[in-house]
This record gives sequence, structure tokens and C-alpha cells, in this order.
Amino acid sequence: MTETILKITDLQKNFGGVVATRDFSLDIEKNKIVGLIGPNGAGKTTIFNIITGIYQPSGGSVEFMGNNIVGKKPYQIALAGIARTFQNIRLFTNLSVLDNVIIASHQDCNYSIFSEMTHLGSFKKTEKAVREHAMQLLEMVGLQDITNRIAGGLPYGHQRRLEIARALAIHPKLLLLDEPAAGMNADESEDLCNFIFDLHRKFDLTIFLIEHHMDVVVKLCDSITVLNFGQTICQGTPEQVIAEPCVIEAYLGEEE
Ligand SMILES: Nc1ncnc2c1ncn2[C@@H]1O[C@H](COP(=O)(O)OP(=O)(O)OP(=O)(O)O)[C@@H](O)[C@H]1O
Repeated sequence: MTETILKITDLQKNFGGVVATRDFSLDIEKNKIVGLIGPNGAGKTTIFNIITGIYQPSGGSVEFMGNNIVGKKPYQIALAGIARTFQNIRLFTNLSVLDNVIIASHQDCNYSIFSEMTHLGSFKKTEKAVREHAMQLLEMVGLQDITNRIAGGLPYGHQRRLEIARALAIHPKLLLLDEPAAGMNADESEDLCNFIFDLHRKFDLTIFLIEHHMDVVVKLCDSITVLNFGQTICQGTPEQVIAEPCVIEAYLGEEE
């Protein structure tokens, strides 16, 4: 039986006179990989920003695992189980690879300020567990040999992997990836696809991704939604979507 993990209904977002999202609805089933594509300015990132609580919608609803998440703060949504990466990678560039993941894990800890200040009891145990978990995540994303390197000095592909390790540190059920293959060549994109498939399997994750590289979207996704001017113009399997004349005109034509 299928289970809807994210239900978006009639979402609207206006920025003054600009309608960034218009009557957008989408159901995402648990354990699927779903793509969101469309030309620049179509409203894709705005949808991610609404799901993650960065923007409040002008109308409509977003339900995650049956609960309305509109109005919740970004950290509450993260703790509920939605993690994301950004179009422009966000890391603590002056900190080590390991510390970047440890800091991300702290969002998920529940020790008190008192135990933190006194370094007593649960804090010590939690710190040890956090560190071990961070190391496990770094191993999963293939960065286990460079845990002491400074994040800002890593090659681009490694920074992407580190950002994903940080996202995984909060034990998400739904992972939003905003243009994970941006700036990658064909070989790097191929590696990324295998990496995402691997994560999807190992962590039992549902993945919702924005991507301009059509080969990546077609390879990864169970279904794709195409957006133009804030509205869905087409939705279906990769094969259905790439055969749609309106998609070729609005998106693929532009790429060519
Ligand atoms: N904070 C904001 N203030 C005003 N307008 C905004 C804001 N954020 C987005 N917009 C506008 O909303 C529209 C959709 O932008 P959005 O970034 O969601 O598009 P996108 O599909 O993600 O584009 P890209 O592929 O270039 O990242 C654009 O017209 C954009 O200028």
C-alpha cells in the first residue's frame, strides 16, 4: 500500500506583484525519488523554501506525515524529519569536515544547558554518540579519510557530499536536494546519481530534488513535476515527461 509522506495542496506564494507559486499541489509517496524541474525563475526553490519553513505561503497547505507544517519554524520542520541542501552549498568553511557534521547533529540532541556547561552525565554520552554517528555518516558519504580537512578547501563534489552528510545528521525521513548536480561534469553527475541511489536505499529516504541536468533527473526519479511560471504544466514518469511537447518548449527547448 502506498503512503503519502508529503502532501502539498493549492500552494500560493506572492512576492508583491510576483506570483512565484500558483495553485501548486503535489503528493509525494514514501520511499520515492521525485523531481521538480522547470526554467529559471519557475518557482522551484520557493516551493522548497515553503516546505522548510523559510517562507510562509500566501495560501494553501503542506502536510508532512499527516501533520500541517505551515507556520512551523525551520528548526521544528527539520526536527520533524525534513532535511535539505541548498543551491549554493552551505557549510562552515573554516571548520573541519567532522566538525561540520557534529554541529549539524547537535540540532537533534536533547541534553540541557546545565549538563553542557558542567560536562556531566548525559552530555558526555551524547557527545560520544554524536561523534560516532558523524563518523558513520562520513563513511557512508565516502569522506572518512578526510575528516580533519577544512571544509572550505575541499573539491566541489566533496563539499556536496559533506552538505548531504550534514543533512543526514538529523535522521531525516524526507531529503530535499536543490540542484545537487550543479557545476558537475558528466562523470561527476554519474557518480552523484549512484551516490543518491545508495543513500535512498541505506537510509530508507524519500527524496525530492530540483535539478537542471535532465540526464540526472531522468535516471534518478520515479516521477517528475514540471513547473513554469509557478504552475505545474506536466507531471508523470520520466519517459512521459520528456515526451511532452509543452515540456520540450518550456524547458528542454531552452536547454538546447
Ligand atoms: N525573496 C524573494 N523576493 C522577491 N521575489 C522572489 C523572492 N524569492 C523568489 N522570488 C521570485 O519568485 C520567482 C521564483 O523564484 P525561484 O527562485 O523560486 O525560482 P527557481 O525556479 O528556483 O529558479 P532557479 O532555477 O533560477 O533557481 C522569481 O520570479 C523570483 O525572482
